[in-house]
Order: sequence, then C-alpha cells, then structure tokens
Amino acid sequence: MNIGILALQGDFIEHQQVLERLGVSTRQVRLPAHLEGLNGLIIPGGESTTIGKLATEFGLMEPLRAFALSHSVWGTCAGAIFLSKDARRPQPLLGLMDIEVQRNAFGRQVESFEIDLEVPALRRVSDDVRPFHAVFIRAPLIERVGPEVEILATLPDGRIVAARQGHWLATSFHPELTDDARFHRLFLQMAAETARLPLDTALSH
Ligand SMILES: NC(=O)CC[C@H](N)C(=O)O
Repeated sequence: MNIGILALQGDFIEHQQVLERLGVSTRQVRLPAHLEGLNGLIIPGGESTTIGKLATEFGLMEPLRAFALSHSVWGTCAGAIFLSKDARRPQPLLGLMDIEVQRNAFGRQVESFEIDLEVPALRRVSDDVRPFHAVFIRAPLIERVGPEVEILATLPDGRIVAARQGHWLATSFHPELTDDARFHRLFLQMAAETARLPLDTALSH
C-alpha cells in the first residue's frame, strides 16, 4: 500500500505523519508522475483556491481526475472543496464528488471550533465507539449531496460535515490534527477495497 498526499499547499505533512504512524508508505505528490503506482490520494486542508491554482499550473488537474476514477481519494476541508462538483463560486475544482459546498460557512466569530461527532461508519474499522473529536478551521459545510452520496457525519443541528461517494471521501474537518486515526483507517480500508488488497496487507507495508 502506498498513499499519496497532494503536497502543493496546506497541512500535507500532518496527514503523512498519521499514515506513517500506521505503517503505510507515503509519497508527496506535486507532479503528475508522482501519482504512478499509488493506491490512494489525500488532498489536505489549506486554501482551496491556492491548491486549485497550483494544480492547474503544475498540469495536475486532468491527471488527478483520471487517477480518482479508479482510486480512492479523500479531501479534508480545502481538499473536500477541491474534490466537489460545486463550490458556488468560480475556482478550479476537480468536480468529482456530487456535493455542493459552502466555503467558510461558519462566519468570522466561530471560524475555528472543535466538537465531538457521532460517526457510525468508523465502527467498520475500530471497536472504539467514542465520538470523533473534530477540529474545524474556517471550514466548509456540505450543503447538498447527490443521490449516490452517503452522509457520514452531521453537526448536532443536522448540517453535513462528512460524506462518502463510492471510493471518495470528504470531511469538512481535520482528522490529521488529532491523534485519533480512525478516519485514516477508514480511508485506508476504502483504498484497499478499491485496489482489491486485503486491509492487513495494506497496513503491514
Ligand atoms: N482549513 C481549511 O482547509 C480551510 C479551507 C479554506 N477556508 C478554503 O475555503 O479553502
């Protein structure tokens, strides 16, 4: 198992550290050739307009779309925006996941906050039934999901903050900024399924 992290801008190092703690090989992706041989890709948080601008400049837009058709991809925060079909304003997007996002949805006063979320899907990868401590930083909301999208987590008021569509995953918050690796394990399981690898093989390299 070898997982790439899009390393154009944002907190890619933190994702890489979580994966390496789990014993997974990683590679920073900056050029199309870096996608070769990967089993999945994480798009980190940061600034989605900057990530989109750099991905366009580095000729990555089409290679990323092609990669995502047959591999698991997970976007956190800005990465979730970049993965979406619709961010309501013009900016370069991969346009893959059938979600509409509202950027910076929490306004100035509560730009950043932390909250415990119930995420039943995590029970597929862990016996730990505790809520997931989610860190939101100038986060987007997932305002609308298409019929093929599964909602994985909502805020107490019902607003959507994590979703999955087949082998694509989007979270508004930053699991890489906590020491709880359950979302990374969920993503690894998705990547292993997409690559048709058993998860124990996936985790032992
Ligand atoms: N923490 C983040 O990734 C913030 C996302 C950023 N506000 C954006 O709109 O792209």
